[in-house]
Amino acid sequence: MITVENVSKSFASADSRVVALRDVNLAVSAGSLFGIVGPARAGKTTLARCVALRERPDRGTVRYDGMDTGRLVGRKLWGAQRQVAVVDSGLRPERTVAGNIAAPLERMGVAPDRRRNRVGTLLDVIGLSRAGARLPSELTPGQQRRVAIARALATAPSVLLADDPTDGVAGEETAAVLSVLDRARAELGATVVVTSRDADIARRVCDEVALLDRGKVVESGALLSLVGKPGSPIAEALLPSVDTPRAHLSSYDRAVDVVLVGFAAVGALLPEAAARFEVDFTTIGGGLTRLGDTPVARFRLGVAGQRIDAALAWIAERGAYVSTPMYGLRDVAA
Ligand SMILES: Nc1ncnc2c1ncn2[C@@H]1O[C@H](COP(=O)(O)OP(=O)(O)OP(=O)(O)O)[C@@H](O)[C@H]1O
Repeated sequence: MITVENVSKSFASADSRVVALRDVNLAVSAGSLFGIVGPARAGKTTLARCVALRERPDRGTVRYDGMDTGRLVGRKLWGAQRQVAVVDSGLRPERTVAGNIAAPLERMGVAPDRRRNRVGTLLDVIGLSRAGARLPSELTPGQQRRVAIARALATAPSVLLADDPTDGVAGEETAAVLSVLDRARAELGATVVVTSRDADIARRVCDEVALLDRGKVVESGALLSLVGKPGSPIAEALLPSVDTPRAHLSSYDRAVDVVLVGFAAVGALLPEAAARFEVDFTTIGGGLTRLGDTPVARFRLGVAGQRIDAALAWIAERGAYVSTPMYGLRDVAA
């Protein structure tokens, strides 16, 4: 577990100081794929570099499993930094794909047969098993980025930092890059920290996320729990919109917003509640998406029937998040 406690960081600029991080707190679970998202200059890179021990905070503490990394110096600091690999996109053009991935292992003096095995495993993880002998210039930008990630993973770091991993990668290639990060976490056991301006990256691969704005954490936590929080800016950005004109609500006894997480909930909960409590659910807005592999639905529903409260309590007991839209029927009637 990595914890960031009250971290602030500023930089000197031409005539003043730029505050990059203000009193940031967050927790990155071991083995998670953690997304730091937010607009330009929000402080994402600075925060990621503090987490990766590449930048020292002005104030506050970054802990690795409880250990205050700010107290580390010399060999101990270097040892901790070595546990964290930062993806560097610049490949050596004269070396083959396999040679690029093997370079950190060569520097560490790893024996040739062990090197070959490790490179073979990593080529498989990045889906380029047959490209080991090619030169970087023969690859697409997305493939090159996958090689850069493999090189960062070569020495089996416990934490991998990918700063804006899909920058410069064509849309159709982003899925393959993100899938490598996902495999680094799932198969190699690394804790992966990614930054991006594109919150959609969080929807596609992250388990945990922090939304930064102007150096502050707006919201952070496990994605699947944030999506059920009414008013969550992350849920707002990632779930299907439920915006509907007020007038659409007036023909129902009640309007509710419902978030359903997981195959069972998305597929069966509403029809079962409708049958059991003899209520009608009509979808007024929203839809279905996926968070990683998990289907998640957010619907604005018009509900009609005698036993609405019992039906809504029943689906809430089964894990659905039920909330009342900002405007309800009473507003419409008023
Ligand atoms: N080494 C530095 N020297 C001076 N200012 C810096 C430095 N690093 C970051 N900053 C400033 O700190 C603020 C936060 O920058 P940072 O790169 O962390 O944001 P970001 O969210 O990653 O932005 P982007 O999405 O544009 O890359 C910006 O105003 C930036 O100009």
